[in-house]
Amino acid sequence: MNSLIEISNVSFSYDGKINVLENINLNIEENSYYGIYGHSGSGKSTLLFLIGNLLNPDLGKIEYRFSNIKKNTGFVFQFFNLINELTILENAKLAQYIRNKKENLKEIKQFAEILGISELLNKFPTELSGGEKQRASILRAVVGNVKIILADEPTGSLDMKNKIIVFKLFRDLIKFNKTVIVVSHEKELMDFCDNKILLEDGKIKGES
Ligand SMILES: Nc1ncnc2c1ncn2[C@@H]1O[C@H](COP(=O)(O)OP(=O)(O)OP(=O)(O)O)[C@@H](O)[C@H]1O
Repeated sequence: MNSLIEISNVSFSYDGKINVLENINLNIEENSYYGIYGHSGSGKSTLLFLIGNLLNPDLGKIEYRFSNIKKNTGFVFQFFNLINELTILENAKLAQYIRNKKENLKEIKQFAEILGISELLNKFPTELSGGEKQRASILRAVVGNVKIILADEPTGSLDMKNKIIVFKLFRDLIKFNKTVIVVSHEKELMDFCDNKILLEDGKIKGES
């Protein structure tokens, strides 16, 4: 499989004193499903933000095998971050517009069907359950022909049934030429991922 992102000897500190991440080496491959897990404060979100180019390493480097990281990256957050004044369809169209300056209704309908929310496209986020909202925010993250989905504790506010639905849906996205990296403190959910990365005190303690 082709390498998509190569992380070499990366260290990061918020305050210039204490390293939150230390000497991280990781190769992210195309069309793969990664789970990053570890205790609270181990550096999971920080690593995700570095991968998504929202933060820059203090030491080491992150090399991307594609151009325009921002346009090719969709984020999913614990609390959805949908725009409540827009319908789910409008949220998705806006994401496409921001990424590519154009709408693609066919793409939205295709992923809405995979995510099981075709019937919800004309609803507003406030009319949806938590599980439905998260599937809508995955729709918003995936449209616009992105390469990578970065999900930070996407199931933190969902019940177990919906946690499993979301983790299984990420797997379905891989078939559409997407790479998914999901952060969670829930080790048991990592079994849905193909590659598990354990972070402890800012260091990779295991990969499987
Ligand atoms: N913006 C920030 N400024 C300063 N310190 C921060 C900032 N964000 C995180 N930290 C610190 O960096 C460390 C790692 O935080 P991070 O959020 O990456 O961990 P995490 O594993 O995702 O934790 P959680 O599971 O609780 O979300 C923690 O000690 C945290 O307090």
